Amino acid sequence: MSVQASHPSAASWQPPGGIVAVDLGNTAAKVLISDALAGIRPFGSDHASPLSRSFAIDAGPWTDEAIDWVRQHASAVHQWRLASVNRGAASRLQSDILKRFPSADVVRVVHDRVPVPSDLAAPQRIGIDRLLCAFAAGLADPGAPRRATTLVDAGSAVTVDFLDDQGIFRGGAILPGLNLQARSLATGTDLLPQIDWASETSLQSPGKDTVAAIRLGILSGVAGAIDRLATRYGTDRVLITGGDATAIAPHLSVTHRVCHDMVGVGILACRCWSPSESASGPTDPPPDPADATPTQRHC
Ligand SMILES: Nc1ncnc2c1ncn2[C@@H]1O[C@H](COP(=O)(O)OP(=O)(O)OP(=O)(O)O)[C@@H](O)[C@H]1O
Ligand SMILES: CC(C)(CO)[C@@H](O)C(=O)NCCC(=O)O
Ligand SMILES: [K+]
Repeated sequence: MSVQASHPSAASWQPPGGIVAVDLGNTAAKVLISDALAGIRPFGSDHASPLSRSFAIDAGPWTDEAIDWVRQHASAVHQWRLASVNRGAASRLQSDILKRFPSADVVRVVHDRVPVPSDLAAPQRIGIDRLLCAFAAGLADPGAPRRATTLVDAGSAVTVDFLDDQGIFRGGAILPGLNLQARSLATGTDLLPQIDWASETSLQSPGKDTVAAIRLGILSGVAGAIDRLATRYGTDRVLITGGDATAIAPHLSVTHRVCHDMVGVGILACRCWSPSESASGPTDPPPDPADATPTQRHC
């Protein structure tokens, strides 16, 4: 492990100005405007209202919608930071930003920029979203940047990761998310319907009809896995984020906290880039952060 753990501290951290963080997953692109976090504590109760929005990655013009939304809500954009586990979506967004704003500063958040050490077999292969969540965990409690934590990111996939009390990422578990599980039941069987998670929030136990039984089965499976893994990891803090965090949280037995936009906040908290760096990421060796003088690029 050559990287030193240097998780940001909630006591001193201020978001950089004029940055747009984009967390590109397999289902949605989550866009967070840094200025919206100025003066509020990430993941505190006031974080419920930051300027962030989720855009479904589908066949529609989601990149234009996301860019338009940023133009409407950000007074000045100095840099777009794209962190992605979806290569096609990231390339498309990057090229659409540059088509509309040829001088925009668009950078990719790559592993080298996120100083979270790990003991994984192949650290470069881990999803950047998992690493960014771990990095952002340092901001969850003032005065306690390093605390053994179970990190849950509930999206297309649900990841349940273990960050130890030295800030080292120890690995984790990956399971299919709520929608993927529901879709696999609907497409893999004759009689099971596609369920709609949004239509119903309460859970019937035992389920008295097919839809109630599917909902109970999937939610119990995911919540049960999180409870079991948090106990197995032996952490005293469980943080949950992602598009399905609020759907899953009420069904957890373990004490937990919903933290919105953990990946986006992680993107804002990681090291600044110098404007000369290319969109494909830093070259070797990485520049000294003291040299980074952001240019004023407006879009
Ligand atoms: N605007 C939206 N578009 C799509 N999904 C949304 C939206 N708002 C909430 N959701 C919910 O969020 C879930 C996707 O979560 P999230 O965006 O965190 O996943 P993801 O980051 O794309 O997944 P992964 O990182 O695992 O590939 C969907 O399954 C859906 O239930
Ligand atoms: C597991 C997901 C899909 C969660 O978004 C993502 O982090 C990913 O594609 N990861 C790559 C493999 C890994 O993290 O081990
Ligand atoms: K994610």
